[in-house]
Amino acid sequence: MKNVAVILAGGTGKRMGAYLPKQFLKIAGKSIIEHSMAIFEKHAGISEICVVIHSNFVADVESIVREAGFKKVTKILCGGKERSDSSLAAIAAYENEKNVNLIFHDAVRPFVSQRIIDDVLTSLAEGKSVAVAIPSTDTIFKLNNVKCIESVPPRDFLYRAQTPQAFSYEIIKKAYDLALKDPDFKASDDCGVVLNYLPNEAIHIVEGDEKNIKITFEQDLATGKDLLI
Ligand SMILES: Nc1ccn([C@@H]2O[C@H](COP(=O)(O)OP(=O)(O)OP(=O)(O)O)[C@@H](O)[C@H]2O)c(=O)n1
Ligand SMILES: C[C@](O)(CO)[C@H](O)COP(=O)(O)O
Repeated sequence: MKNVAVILAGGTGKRMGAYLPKQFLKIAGKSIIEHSMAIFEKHAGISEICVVIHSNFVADVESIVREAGFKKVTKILCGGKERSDSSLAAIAAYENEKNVNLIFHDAVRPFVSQRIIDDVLTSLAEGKSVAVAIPSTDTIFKLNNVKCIESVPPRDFLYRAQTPQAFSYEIIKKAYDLALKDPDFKASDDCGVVLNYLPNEAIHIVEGDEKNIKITFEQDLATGKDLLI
C-alpha cells in the first residue's frame, strides 16, 4: 500500500490576520508548513507527500521543497475555497492510482509526532479508517439557536479532533462522491464527510497529543515556540 501524506495548506488564515497565510509564518526560523512537511518526510512509512496550496503560493512551496531537500513531495496541487475543496483536489489527483491510503494533515499542525503517525499507519494497515483525537478536559455545552445551553453531553465520550485523518482511497472517494450530490454539503473535516455519507464505516481513534496544536490565532505562535524549546 502507498501511504500518501496530504498536507492541506490551501487556507488564507483569516483568524490569524497576518500579512501572509499563517502556514508561511516562521517558528524557530522555519515556516510552519516546512515543519509539517519535514515530519512526514522523516517517517519511513510515508511513501509520498502531496501539498495542496492556493495557486498564488505554489512557487513558495516549490522553493521550500527545493531548499529543504525534501525527496517525497511528488505533487503540489491548487486547493479550493473550503478545506473540503482542498481535500477534493488531492482525491482527484490520485484517481488513477491503485492501493493508496490518503493521510490528510493540516499544514498548521506542525508538532504532530512520529508516534502519532506510527499509530495511524498501523490502523490503516489493519484496514481501518482512522482519526486522531484527545479526550476533552473541558465540559462541552451544546447550545440552542438562542445561544442557551441545550445539553451537556457526558464527557467520557467527548474527544477533540486533531489530524491526521486517514482513509483508504476507496472510502474517502466514495464519501466525497456522495457528499457532492448533497446540495447542503458542508464539512469542517474529512471524518465528518465519511461519517455523514458512509455511516457504516467505523472511524477508529488514535490517541493524539496536547502538543499537536492547530496554529489558528496569533497567540498560538508563542505557544508553538514554547513547544520547540
Ligand atoms: N480552503 C482551504 C481552507 C483550509 N485549508 C487548510 O486546512 C487547515 C486547517 O484550516 P484552518 O486552520 O481553518 O486554516 P485557514 O482556513 O487558513 O484559517 P482561517 O479559517 O482562520 O481562515 C490549514 O492547514 C489550511 O491551510 C485548506 O487546505 N484549504
Ligand atoms: C480538521 C480539524 O483540524 C480538526 O480539529 C479542524 O476541524 C479544522 O477546522 P478549521 O476551522 O478548518 O481550522
